[in-house]
Amino acid sequence: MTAFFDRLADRIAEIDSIVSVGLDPDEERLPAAVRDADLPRWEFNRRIVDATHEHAAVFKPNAAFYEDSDGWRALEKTVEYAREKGVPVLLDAKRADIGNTSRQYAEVLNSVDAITLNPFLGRDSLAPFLDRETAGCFLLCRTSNPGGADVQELELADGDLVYERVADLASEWSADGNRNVGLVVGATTPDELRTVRERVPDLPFLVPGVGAQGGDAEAAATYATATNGAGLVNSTRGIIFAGEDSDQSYADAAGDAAKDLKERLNQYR
Ligand SMILES: O=C(O)c1cc(=O)[nH]c(=O)n1[C@@H]1O[C@H](COP(=O)(O)O)[C@@H](O)[C@H]1O
Repeated sequence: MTAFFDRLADRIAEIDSIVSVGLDPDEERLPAAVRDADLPRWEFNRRIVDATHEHAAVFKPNAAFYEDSDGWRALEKTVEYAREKGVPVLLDAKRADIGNTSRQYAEVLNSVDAITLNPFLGRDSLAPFLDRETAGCFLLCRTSNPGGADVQELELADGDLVYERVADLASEWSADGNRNVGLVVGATTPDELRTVRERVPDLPFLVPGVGAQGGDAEAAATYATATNGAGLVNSTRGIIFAGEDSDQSYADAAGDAAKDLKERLNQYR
């Protein structure tokens, strides 16, 4: 199989979209139309995938929304269905642990195309993922949440900030290995996003934070893409729950929201 970032660059070129459609089916927000289904989260996702797949460079389910027995079944069906539609799946799991545990975690890459990882435990904790030549590995670098600066913007002895060092290390690990490492950099901090892009032009970014978190879509689209043509801007609630308080069906609203975001981002890239 071809390397993930090559496949991603091809898909982005083919559908002219860098949109990552997040699949976080919060049970409290599921519409009445799916609540009586055997697996409501799967039923919801199936219709969202049908409505948005032509605009989705990837689907990004966040594992947090599936961590119970019905959830695991719903996730498995969702992943299979998305891939049947030809859309790669980026599992947002923010994994990494000591060696034998990480080796176990990395087995999930037999079922999905790419994953998000937490670099806090260092290179050996990431190795079981990075060693997979055909997988995409996005390391948290500068996250979109309000406390993202607490640790990530601490200053190191040489004046660099922690998130800048993470970007440098990721670049090194990618170049020394399978060139399969990207970074997660939020759209809520556009200056930092630009800083990281200038620092590591070769690493694809996953940029979350547009839509519900109010991040900067122009900066996201401007800086997401690496020299190899791969890069993603994610929106989750802004797409999958676009139909709340609207006259449209939730699937139609999601389809329109994904298309609108695609077109908006395309103005800037
Ligand atoms: O790794 C991520 O995807 C991620 C990193 C980050 O810094 N901020 C962030 O929001 N995310 C994820 O991206 C999604 C954002 O969802 P919305 O805010 O609804 O678009 C959630 O699944 C978050 O967990």
